[in-house]
Amino acid sequence: MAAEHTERDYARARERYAEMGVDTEAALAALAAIPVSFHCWQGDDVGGFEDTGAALGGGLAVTGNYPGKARTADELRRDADAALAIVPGTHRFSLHASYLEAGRPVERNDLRPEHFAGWADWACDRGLGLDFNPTYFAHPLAESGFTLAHADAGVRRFWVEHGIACRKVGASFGDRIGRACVTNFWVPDGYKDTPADRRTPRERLARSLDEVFADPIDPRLNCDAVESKLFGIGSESYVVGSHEFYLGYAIRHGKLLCLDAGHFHPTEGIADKISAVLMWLPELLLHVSRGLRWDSDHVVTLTDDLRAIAQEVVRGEYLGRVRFGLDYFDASINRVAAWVIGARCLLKALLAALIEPTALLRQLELAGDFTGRLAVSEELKTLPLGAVWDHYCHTKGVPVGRHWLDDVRRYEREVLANRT
Ligand SMILES: C[C@H](O)[C@H](O)[C@@H](O)C(=O)CO
Ligand SMILES: [Mn+2]
Repeated sequence: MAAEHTERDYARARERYAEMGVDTEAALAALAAIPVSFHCWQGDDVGGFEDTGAALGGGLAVTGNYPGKARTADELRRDADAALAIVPGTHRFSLHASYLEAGRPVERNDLRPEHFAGWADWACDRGLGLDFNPTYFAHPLAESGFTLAHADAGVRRFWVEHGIACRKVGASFGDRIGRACVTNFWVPDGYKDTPADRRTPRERLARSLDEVFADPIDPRLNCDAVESKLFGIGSESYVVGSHEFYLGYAIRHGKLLCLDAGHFHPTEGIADKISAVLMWLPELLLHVSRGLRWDSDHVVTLTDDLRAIAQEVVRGEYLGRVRFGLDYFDASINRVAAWVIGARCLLKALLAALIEPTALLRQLELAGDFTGRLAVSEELKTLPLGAVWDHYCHTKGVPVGRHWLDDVRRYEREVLANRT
């Protein structure tokens, strides 16, 4: 769309929102300050660069075989650059421990910051924040489906050492970049069928986590998060690190809780949990994902669920206490486009929440006018959000509307197509 049309449409939209007391300029300034953490694993189907040949495991599954997958860290960084260039704002990048660049095999309990120096240089050059994730899958010592809650003390010790090493890598990112890294702990541990003992593995997991977190780290460098899950492939009956387990652990030990939108019962959203959990915890990490019938990790789209998450964060004035990370992996479509679609949808959902006349809705609610609350909520859905979003993209120098796809198609022709 021609720039003058974008700006003409925005001028009209701005007036319509102003009539309801909404300052779209203030909303856009707030949106520009929200970083989204792009997940490295969308770029290569959670493959990583250890080259051990180990199966993904951990109950994770990536389907599809779209050509052009990144095969090296350089390729992955280039792909991420291509995606970040067409998403407005300044963002973060979330690395898994298996994305190291060591040039030789390094055991997971022996990881050190220098193995991630290429990533830190890249992030520094671009002003990106970095987040980190220990990798508790795709490894011979995770094949049983148990890691930090394993019954064998030696296996548990190995994974504890992995966690300790990862927190140090996280802290090195925070130090180098000047913004704290969030190191998020997710372990797959669980049983396919009904366990005889649900208690002991949970006690082992708690003990292992205590050992991982025993050394305090300056929160200006690294903050730890713990991520729950209801079930996975092969852990349908029991996951040791359930929601209740980690909610309690996070509250008692001052950790961030990570709520993954795909980690609950299929009809259970995470939006309602945000204000409840933030009663007791200072901060939350959200893994923005889209489960379809199960934790299928579909690319995030502008669903009611996503809009509800953004509304809850904005309405509750939690923007300073909630971090957003993308978490999905789709190998059936262009992987760069998958990043862009999810990130742009999340930002659109946040913008929709930021330009909502919340005061008006609250007034109706307080007056007991639930008819009015419902009627106005529905009318708001067709206000010109798109015109405000297009203006935002235009002012941030990224393509407006569907034209970002032209850039991705060009990148596919010029770069991805050559990866045979
Ligand atoms: C690859 C990640 O660690 C993973 O997606 C995790 O965050 C998760 O959600 C596992 O289901
Ligand atoms: Mn997740």
